[in-house]
Amino acid sequence: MFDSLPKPQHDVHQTAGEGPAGDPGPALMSLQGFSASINGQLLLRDLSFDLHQGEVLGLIGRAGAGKTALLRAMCRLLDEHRGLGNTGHILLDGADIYHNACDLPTLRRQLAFISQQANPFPMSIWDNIAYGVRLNRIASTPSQVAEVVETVLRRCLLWDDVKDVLHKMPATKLPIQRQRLLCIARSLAIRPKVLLLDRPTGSIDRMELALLNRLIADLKQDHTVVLVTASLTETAHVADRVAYLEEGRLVEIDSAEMIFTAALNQRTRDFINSTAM
Ligand SMILES: Nc1ncnc2c1ncn2[C@@H]1O[C@H](COP(=O)(O)OP(=O)(O)OP(=O)(O)O)[C@@H](O)[C@H]1O
Repeated sequence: MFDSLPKPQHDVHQTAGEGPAGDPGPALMSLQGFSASINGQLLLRDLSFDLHQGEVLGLIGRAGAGKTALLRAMCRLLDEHRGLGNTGHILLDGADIYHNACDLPTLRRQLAFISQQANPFPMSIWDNIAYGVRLNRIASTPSQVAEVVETVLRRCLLWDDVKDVLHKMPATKLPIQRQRLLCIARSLAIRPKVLLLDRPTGSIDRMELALLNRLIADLKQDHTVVLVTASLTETAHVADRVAYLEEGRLVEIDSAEMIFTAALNQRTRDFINSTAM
């Protein structure tokens, strides 16, 4: 798609990097000294870490630490802001997504950002999914399109609730939590390599937590996920690895177990201890 870059060494912030099975394999994405600012204000500072195929990476940190900014940087949605400045690299399959030759529409099919603000298209539930499926030539015949629509709605635990109103109900009339799930289903339908989920269940209650756990466990089978959740409990339940951010910097990245029970960095431990789980 675009030129490859040589891979420099990791910086000192990275304390571990194993994937879910213990063997990280080659990095699917790699941040290499990546910094980003908007109108001179630094949002992300010198970030370096790898993201491995099939892992769920949770991002944690205080309000304003840069979690959403990082998700948006990883799919070049920060470009929507005027005054963006960035240095360093973010590689996907070894190619720099900030290189001039990067084709943004192609990139956005591979890296799906799902915002905490549900944003379904003002059309039927069916069309919300079928539109991207046809546009991206995921399926062409009506029966193939129908199969994709049903599959992704089932995966997102929506099928039973919406199957009778697929063509009748505008997606914007769904309850907000279901709108969020529909947006995940819409993204899944175009088969991205990485899902970047920003608080997918919003403010969490017990039922939504169970639902999120089921959904992420299912998505892990064939997707790589970077996740910001509304609570540390959620992150601890679903993440393989966790990265703690502070003022746009990566303080520590390690297995979820290490981060939540024996973080190496005192600042990470202070954050975990100060946050109710
Ligand atoms: N469009 C923007 N222009 C300038 N600064 C921004 C912009 N968007 C975010 N910021 C700043 O970037 C920093 C990181 O914000 P971000 O939303 O990524 O944090 P966060 O960790 O997701 O926080 P929260 O948990 O509160 O959502 C904050 O200081 C924020 O004020």
